Amino acid sequence: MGILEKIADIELEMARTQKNKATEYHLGLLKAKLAKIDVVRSGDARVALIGFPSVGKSTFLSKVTGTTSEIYHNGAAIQLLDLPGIIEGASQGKGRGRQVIAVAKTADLILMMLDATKGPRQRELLEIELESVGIRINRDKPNIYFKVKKGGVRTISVLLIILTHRFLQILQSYKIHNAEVLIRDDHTVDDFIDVVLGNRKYIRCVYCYNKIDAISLEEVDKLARQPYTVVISCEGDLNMDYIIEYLWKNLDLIRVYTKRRGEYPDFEGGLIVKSGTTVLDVCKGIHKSLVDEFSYALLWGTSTKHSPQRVGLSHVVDDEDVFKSSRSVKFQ
Ligand SMILES: Nc1nc2c(ncn2[C@@H]2O[C@H](COP(=O)(O)OP(=O)(O)OP(=O)(O)O)[C@@H](O)[C@H]2O)c(=O)[nH]1
Repeated sequence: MGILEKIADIELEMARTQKNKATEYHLGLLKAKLAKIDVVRSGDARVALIGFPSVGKSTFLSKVTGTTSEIYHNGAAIQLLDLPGIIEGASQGKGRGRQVIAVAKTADLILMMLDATKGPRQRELLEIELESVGIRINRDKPNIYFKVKKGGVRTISVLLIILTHRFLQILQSYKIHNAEVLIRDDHTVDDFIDVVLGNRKYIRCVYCYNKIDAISLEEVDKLARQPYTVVISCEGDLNMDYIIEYLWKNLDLIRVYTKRRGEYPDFEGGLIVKSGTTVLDVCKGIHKSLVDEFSYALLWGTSTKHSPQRVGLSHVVDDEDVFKSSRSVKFQ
């Protein structure tokens, strides 16, 4: 069942349910269900494709994916979630767009497809829509520690008093009188509100301008110089390999190969993990029992000083490292 059908089903059930005290709870559950329409996750990473109607999303999908909605690159399967064309004002509830955009919250990366022949307005509108469902694109998570506590408001801050005072006012406006706050970097009031409200998602967004065959070289050049931007033409087959490579780079994934004693590493299989992953996560990814019986791991690759090197669970692996774990022998 597609996303739109799922949403329509729940909305129909809500419309059929009478509103009264007895059905309040059921309606609440339906609303919550609507808010986080679930799409089955597959592959090693998920990319949400968003854009206005007719920008070329279907054409793009048919070019880069096969019968499944996955792109295969560097041994990884990347799930491409095609969200129905978003219309202006979606976050205000128009055309079920709000639920559609909220699905993008579950993605590891957002691919915003734009029509190169149209002006900058389409991009601004989509950014507003994403912002309104709590998605923060191409921004780091604020370096703020925040915890509601018993006792008085205790702020540990290295910022100017005047700024701290503003943050205190925000806490009061949310009726939070007891909290522990640690602001590590220079942050805006908006950043602080995001942290207080929680449930914000910080996601990388790649801007993809399609139909560059229909604009001048000067215009293409101008678009291509913007950050996190790739210019393509689905119909003219321009930059189609590059966009996939660019997505891979921005997903920040790495491959780790495994090796058995006395055998060559398995360069066909291997594990796809987020960069910054530790040996502990690699073990978990292979089999849970590996962690319980872990003694040490041998690593060959760029993350070690010499190859192989004995490493512990907290060691951070690099792309294309070869991994072999050693289990501890248990004596009864
Ligand atoms: N000139 C040009 N036209 C393109 C290109 N890619 C797609 N189109 C045209 O743009 C129109 C819309 O393409 P679709 O792929 O259907 O767009 P969509 O975003 O899936 O549209 P919805 O399903 O309405 O959301 C079609 O007429 C395509 O032929 C391109 O690279 N260059």
